[in-house]
Amino acid sequence: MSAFYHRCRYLFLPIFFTGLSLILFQLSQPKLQAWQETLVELPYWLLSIVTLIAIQFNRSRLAYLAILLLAYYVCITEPRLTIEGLGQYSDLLLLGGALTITWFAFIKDRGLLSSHTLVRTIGIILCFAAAFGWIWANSHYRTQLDNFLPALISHEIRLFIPLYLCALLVLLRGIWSSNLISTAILMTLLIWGGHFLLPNPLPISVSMSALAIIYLLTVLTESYFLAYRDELTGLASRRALYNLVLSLGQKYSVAMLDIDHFKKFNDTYGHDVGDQVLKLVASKIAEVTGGGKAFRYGGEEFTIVFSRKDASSVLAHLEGVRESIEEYDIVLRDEKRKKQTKAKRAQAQSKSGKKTVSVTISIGVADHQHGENFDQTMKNADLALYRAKQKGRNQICI
Ligand SMILES: Nc1nc2c(ncn2[C@@H]2O[C@H](COP(=O)(O)OP(=O)(O)OP(=O)(O)O)[C@@H](O)[C@H]2O)c(=O)[nH]1
Repeated sequence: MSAFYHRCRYLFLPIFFTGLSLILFQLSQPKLQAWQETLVELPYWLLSIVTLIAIQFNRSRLAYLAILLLAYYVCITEPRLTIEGLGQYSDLLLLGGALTITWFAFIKDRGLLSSHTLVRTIGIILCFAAAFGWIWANSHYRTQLDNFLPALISHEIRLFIPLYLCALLVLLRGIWSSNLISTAILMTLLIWGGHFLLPNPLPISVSMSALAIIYLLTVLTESYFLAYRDELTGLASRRALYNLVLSLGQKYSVAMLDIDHFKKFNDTYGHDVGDQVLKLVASKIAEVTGGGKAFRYGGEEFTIVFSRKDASSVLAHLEGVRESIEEYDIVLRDEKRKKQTKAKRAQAQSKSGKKTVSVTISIGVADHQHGENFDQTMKNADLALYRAKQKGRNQICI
């Protein structure tokens, strides 16, 4: 369920909101006539700004796409070059663009001006060359293909086969990687295809502005996550904790949580298994009830902050976290498993049974006292944690 929720957040929700905004825009178009001139200017500004920001944040794929879209927009808004005026070239642009966007979905972000620039430029040229080859082959062998293939697969359908494949590939990539950049690339492809194929398309100025805004939000949100999320566990980071401190009132309590004997665990099972366990423990800590906000403080230490609650009133919620971790049988992923076939995996599992481990945590909790700063309260929670360790671990001390 949580994996589905994760995918919804990063893939389906942005697509849903973009689609909804574009439909709403379409409906309110008559009222926006007065803004026509501004709307036409908007993509120049937005795409240029987003290019600079994407370069600054090392999101080179979005920077490249923004530059290509800007170049296209400059050409298409030339009075002599309307989409109708593109004539035979519109298929080439559609397919070449779709192949380029798809290629961008599968490569990594690299510096915009680096040794990769040449590879990217050649890649874009090859995408357009492939599109040209496809269109040429389809028209050159049209009669043969018409005779050979069922009537159902008409010339138009054949021509756009690469587009359908691109859409499928980029969609699968988006589902698989489940991050905002993949979603932004998928939306670029949808809007690009829609611009050429839909009978009543949105004005190009609107779709280009929409894409620029999507890129901008993507870059900013990704950067926010980089700064405030812990990469391994996905929990909020220590930096986010100190951000929250700024908004805390006088009444709050802080809990410090630490995995017991984690060094021994690492020594027995290895650092990779240790990482797996950290992630799973973090997922249990994130489920804390009572309004607690969970953070990875560092290493195998976590912090939970309960705003407007004193220590005695949060004990039951912390006990819930401690118990859920104690009772959690963590199934270890066998690294060799990936290389085995499904049948072999099933056989190995039934022979050996699943390999499970369990860990416990100790917790120290302290109230914020009048006149104390956050660090002093944290220190008191740390001292309480030390007492919990001294008393034999797997317990809470106040
Ligand atoms: N796998 C993994 N281990 C980590 C990570 N961060 C810290 N550790 C390990 O966590 C261990 C912490 O050990 P100690 O602070 O000595 O404490 P402990 O073994 O948990 O013992 P007690 O806290 O006294 O119960 C060290 O071995 C660190 O290498 C991480 O991100 N991944």
